[in-house]
Amino acid sequence: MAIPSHLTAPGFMYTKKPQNPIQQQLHSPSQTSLTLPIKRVLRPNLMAAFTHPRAPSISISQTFTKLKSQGKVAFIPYINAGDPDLSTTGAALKVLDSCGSDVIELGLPYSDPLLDGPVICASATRSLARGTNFNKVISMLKEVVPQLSCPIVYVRGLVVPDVPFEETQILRKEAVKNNIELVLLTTPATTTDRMKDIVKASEGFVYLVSTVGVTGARAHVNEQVPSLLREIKDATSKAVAVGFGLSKPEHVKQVVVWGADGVIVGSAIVKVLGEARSPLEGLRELETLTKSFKSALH
Ligand SMILES: O=P(O)(O)OC[C@@H](O)[C@@H](O)c1c[nH]c2ccccc12
Repeated sequence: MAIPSHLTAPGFMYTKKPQNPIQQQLHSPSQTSLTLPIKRVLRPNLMAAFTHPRAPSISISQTFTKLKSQGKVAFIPYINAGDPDLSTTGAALKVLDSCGSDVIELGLPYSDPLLDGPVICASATRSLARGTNFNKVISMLKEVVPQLSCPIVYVRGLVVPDVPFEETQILRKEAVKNNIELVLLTTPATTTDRMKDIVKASEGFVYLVSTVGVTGARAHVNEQVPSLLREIKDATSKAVAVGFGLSKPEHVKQVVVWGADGVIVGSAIVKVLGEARSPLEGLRELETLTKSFKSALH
């Protein structure tokens, strides 16, 4: 299937003032070094969420509220920046956007990922080998964000999985100051008391890791997910998105039936994009796959 031609059309001009340093970097061509809201991004998975640049910027949590009021479940694809290259990442963001993604999770490739399985690790290795770094990703986003139309503007959230909950304080303080929502994760191995603390502190949504282990496709969704979802929903009214191991439309459907407010698909998408014979073929497969996940949601 062809990539829609409007995806390559020139973007819109920004009319809003940026609200956080990442946004500032996106707006200011003269700025060469990025003043990050935090000195060091420990596990820099950026949750990048975008909207039409002329529309008011809404946060990730507001996106979930809006979707909930429409009886919809959020589709959250994950891709790795720079695999197979940054211009393909830019094109992939546009494809994901045009296929109706609600939030896009953009991973910054990292040399020592603790939670990533073979597909995402291999993708990060390819990306790093091509010289992807934070500033290059930001330059790409500066160009691409104005061309996107999904409901959230700019880089609005962070998933930093390597930071233990007890040590998220400093990060959270900086994130709050800079209008960035810090999404926290809970897993089947998390005790109920700890889960309660995590969901209380999580912003944007609560990330329910469906299974113990690393990211990557699995044959079935863990049967514990419905009871984990129930426990979390007893503890909070915040939106809960389920990720890890969802690689087929059936998985997505299943998780929706179990009551998730959002579904996150990473490795299955990273695989088609990074392992295709050519970037164009990868983008075409991405479009087909994204549409199949989206239609499974309704
Ligand atoms: O790849 P999967 O199994 O579909 O899972 C989503 C996941 O990739 C994405 O959310 C993610 C990529 N790297 C992470 C590290 C930690 C937590 C989450 C992630």
